[in-house]
Amino acid sequence: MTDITPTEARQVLERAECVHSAEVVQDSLDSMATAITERMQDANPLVISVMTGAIVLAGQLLPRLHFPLQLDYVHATRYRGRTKGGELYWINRPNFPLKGRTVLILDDILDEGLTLEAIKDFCLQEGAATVYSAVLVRKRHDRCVDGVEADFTGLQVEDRYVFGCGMDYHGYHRNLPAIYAVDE
Ligand SMILES: O=P(O)(O)OC[C@H]1O[C@H](OP(=O)(O)OP(=O)(O)O)[C@H](O)[C@@H]1O
Ligand SMILES: Nc1nc2[nH]cnc2c(=O)[nH]1
Repeated sequence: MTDITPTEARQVLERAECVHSAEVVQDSLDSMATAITERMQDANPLVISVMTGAIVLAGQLLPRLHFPLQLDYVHATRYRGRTKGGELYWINRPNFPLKGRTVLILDDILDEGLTLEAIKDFCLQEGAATVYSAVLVRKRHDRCVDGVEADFTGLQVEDRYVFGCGMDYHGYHRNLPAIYAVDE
């Protein structure tokens, strides 16, 4: 990860454009929770949060789901604090057995799709019966891996590097309640 200082992080935020306000994010979480509940309330899902970025989505979405589920996490990264993605690097695989389970993968953003594709493939190889995915943000462009799409999407963003709501800029700004696009 390329280090930047807190002062530089502040400057990036000051120049950035807010693309979705905190209120819009909260409304999108309500809509996602309604859609997920309709589809999954009787599925006894194992929810798998993709660390680190999904931590805010998981923390805000799960209390909106009022049905039995279990929670696990994977830690996998292909950006590693940079703004361009590389190979997927696994730090932690799920702890629960996946055989026969209905899985719901949670992630902050679906961009080129390689992360979601790899984690979904892993779950299926481990014997998951069905794998759904929910992302807070879907980036609009034509570089996404063919056939990769989230089952539940909160918001769309243009093809710009975004941060906030779990998404980082050089490790900073995951804690922001709104979504910002870097001014480049
Ligand atoms: O669709 P893709 O192009 O594969 O990108 C999406 C992934 O990129 C981010 O993770 P990152 O590797 O930055 O790790 P992080 O969760 O620690 O931020 C994000 O959390 C997704 O998991
Ligand atoms: N923070 C952040 N992580 C990403 N991973 C893939 N695309 C993005 C992005 O636009 N922002």
